Amino acid sequence: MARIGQLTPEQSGGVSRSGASRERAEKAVRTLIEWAGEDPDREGLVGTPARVVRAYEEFFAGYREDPVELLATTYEENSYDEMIVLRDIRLETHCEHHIVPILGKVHVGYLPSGRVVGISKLVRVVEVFAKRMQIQESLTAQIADAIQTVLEPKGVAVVIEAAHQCMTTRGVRKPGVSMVTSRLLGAFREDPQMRRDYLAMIGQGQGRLDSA
Ligand SMILES: Nc1nc2c(ncn2[C@@H]2O[C@H](COP(=O)(O)OP(=O)(O)OP(=O)(O)O)[C@@H](O)[C@H]2O)c(=O)[nH]1
Ligand SMILES: [Zn+2]
Repeated sequence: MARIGQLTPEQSGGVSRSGASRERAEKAVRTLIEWAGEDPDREGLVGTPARVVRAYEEFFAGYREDPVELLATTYEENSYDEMIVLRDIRLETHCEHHIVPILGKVHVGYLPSGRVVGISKLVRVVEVFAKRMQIQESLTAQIADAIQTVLEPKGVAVVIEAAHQCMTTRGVRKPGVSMVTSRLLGAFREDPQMRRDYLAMIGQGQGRLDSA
């Protein structure tokens, strides 16, 4: 079954959604190489513009996928009414300010309301939004809101802990700092015990996020 927006670059004529051609993208990378002080025609760099564009295709594949479709297959489940938590989902995304990696972990929980979703689909939803240019706050909100909108559970909780390479490898250069964001909806927002149980489950139970 074809999913909306899952066109390969070949299917879409090698032209991205914005209309910028692959050729223009490669030229832009060549310009950056020159600007940095290198010779783009030297042997080691001659294939680099094409490689960078291919890498960007991977990094930003999330613009061509639809998270709603990913979550469309659900199963009726009335015998289980406790929270479901996927913790420590590896996060790799790119900061929209500097286009450098943000690396970390995502924890996703929800309280089902008669329907559950295949757990891999929750990971796929994280991936779709992560493969876009992001700030951590929007990424956190987008994941939670997509699950809430499609699955309509009693509650959703998303916590992200991540290190921003724009802060570790440049700028203020502070390794070891991580940013923690959370989006708690429904029962996780309204019920303090539910929130505590969730935070304990993901290993944030020392009160650090208790008042988030
Ligand atoms: N809130 C938020 N800020 C982010 C995120 N990723 C990067 N930033 C910040 O975005 C800001 C951009 O600030 P600017 O002053 O425009 O850019 P800059 O001169 O490169 O800033 P410095 O990083 O301080 O050198 C910086 O403070 C970054 O630390 C994010 O996910 N969320
Ligand atoms: Zn940044």
